[in-house]
Amino acid sequence: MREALDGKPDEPIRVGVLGARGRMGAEVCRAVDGTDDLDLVAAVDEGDELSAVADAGARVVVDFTTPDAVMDNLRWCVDQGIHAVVGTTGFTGQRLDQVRDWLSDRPGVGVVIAPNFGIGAVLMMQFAARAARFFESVEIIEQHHPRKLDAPSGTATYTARAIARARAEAGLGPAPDATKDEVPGARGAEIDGVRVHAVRAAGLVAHQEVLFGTTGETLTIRHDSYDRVSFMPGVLLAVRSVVRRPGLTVGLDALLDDG
Ligand SMILES: NC(=O)c1ccc[n+]([C@@H]2O[C@H](COP(=O)([O-])OP(=O)(O)OC[C@H]3O[C@@H](n4cnc5c(N)ncnc54)[C@H](O)[C@@H]3O)[C@@H](O)[C@H]2O)c1
Ligand SMILES: O=C(O)C1=N[C@H](C(=O)O)CCC1
Repeated sequence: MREALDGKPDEPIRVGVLGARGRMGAEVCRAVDGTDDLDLVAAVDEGDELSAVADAGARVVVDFTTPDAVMDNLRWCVDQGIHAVVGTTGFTGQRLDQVRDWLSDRPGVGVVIAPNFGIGAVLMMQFAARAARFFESVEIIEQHHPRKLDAPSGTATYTARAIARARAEAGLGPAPDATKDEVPGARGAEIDGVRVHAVRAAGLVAHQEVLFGTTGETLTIRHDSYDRVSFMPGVLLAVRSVVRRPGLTVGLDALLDDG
């Protein structure tokens, strides 16, 4: 137990994990167990009762489930007044607005939703947004393990939107491209005007390249997660931060800037 500034010991934060038997959920359980300021009090997976989390007195829930399950879980957490850290993907603008709406009735509750908890991945996205205005061409290539359910990845979608915003602010038009798709999909998907290519292969974990081009030069910004432990410092930072961060926080950027 750590000591607060007033000399009294801080109570550990009681944490419940949803998706606890999954690849990420299991890693989060291990990471929380390995700290002395967080207590793992509930580990819930499909088929278990969510009420176990409230019964155990969890103050923060960490959700790594599926895009189909996450909204119901989040609604339940907000209704219960439990803070939430969400790594599950599938968050459209509409979904984020829905969460903001729920939170408006629960002013003390915090929710952090991040498409990628890897510190290197957060920096990769920031660097890409910074580079965006200097290059006429940009394409994103995301690469993941073949058991991933969604494409493109949440990280690629988030990156594409940030790049598109930066390009629009700089007054850049569409990237030059005279190619006609001979086979539908050959040029990838398009998110806010940015081409995104999703690769799935055994042996991969989570990887992304952002390729920029302009006259006579290219710039490649790349991040690789080789192991899911890479996400844990970001998840633990979010768990510790969310209790003093009411409302919705999207992405880890603000949390890293806090300290
Ligand atoms: N934000 C990040 O840094 C990050 C990193 C890795 C994965 N992800 C995302 O996290 C999610 C999970 O990824 P994964 O690789 O761990 O998947 P996974 O399939 O290994 O795990 C998901 C788990 O959720 C469980 N589940 C499904 N519905 C549930 C429900 N209603 N309540 C409780 N548990 C439920 C499943 O049984 C499974 O055990 C995906 O959306 C993935 O894209 C995000
Ligand atoms: O393994 C996954 O699934 C991952 N999903 C996230 C995404 O969609 O961006 C982050 C990286 C791992």
